[in-house]
Amino acid sequence: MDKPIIAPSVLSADFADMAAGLAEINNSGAEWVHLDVMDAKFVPNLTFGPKMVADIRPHSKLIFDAHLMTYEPENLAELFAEAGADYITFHIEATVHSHRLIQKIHSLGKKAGISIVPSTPVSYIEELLPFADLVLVMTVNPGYGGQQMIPQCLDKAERLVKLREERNYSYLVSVDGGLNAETAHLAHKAGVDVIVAGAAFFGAPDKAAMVKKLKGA
Ligand SMILES: O=C(CO)[C@H](O)[C@H](O)COP(=O)(O)O
Repeated sequence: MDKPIIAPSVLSADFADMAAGLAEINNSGAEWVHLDVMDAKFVPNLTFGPKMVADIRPHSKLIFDAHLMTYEPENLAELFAEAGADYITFHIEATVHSHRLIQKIHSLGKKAGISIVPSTPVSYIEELLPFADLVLVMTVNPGYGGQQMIPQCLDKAERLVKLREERNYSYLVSVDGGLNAETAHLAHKAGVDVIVAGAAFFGAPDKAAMVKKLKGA
């Protein structure tokens, strides 16, 4: 199996110097940038909007995944598409017409990701799986970086990997929350494609070495 893609989460970057944080990601061997968009309603925290994404977009060639931890993500998809996100990932718990939203994201020329919080079962998104480009399994309750992983959530990631093989689907499986040098092996065992890491990445003195550890290299 290929090594997982690493997606450092900017939530743990210094918001006063996002360009420097992005440069650290660019130079680390990571392939994606994870952009944590929070609305202080769906999650108890508030971060940034599409302008921040548009402003940093020219400073990186990496894949941008905009993780919308917001209610009514259908009202934001176009803005983040215009800002330069490659994946627009929304929470199934935050919208009703999720199939329509996936169609909208695709019509904007972007990849569509579906995310589930720890209490949401895989069965809740089963009908959407044929249409998804990414499934982001939260391994903490969203809202803050630096939390401890809920390891039981990895079972859902493993199930999604198996479902993809059995049914010939094409989505990537990503895990987000509490991933670090000590817990990454659980994600490897589950067979995930993408590992999101915020506190572990930005807390590491040697970012490239941390990326290697997260990949299991
Ligand atoms: O979505 C998030 C929080 O809601 C973050 O991406 C996630 O928690 C990553 O942070 P860390 O690696 O520090 O746990």
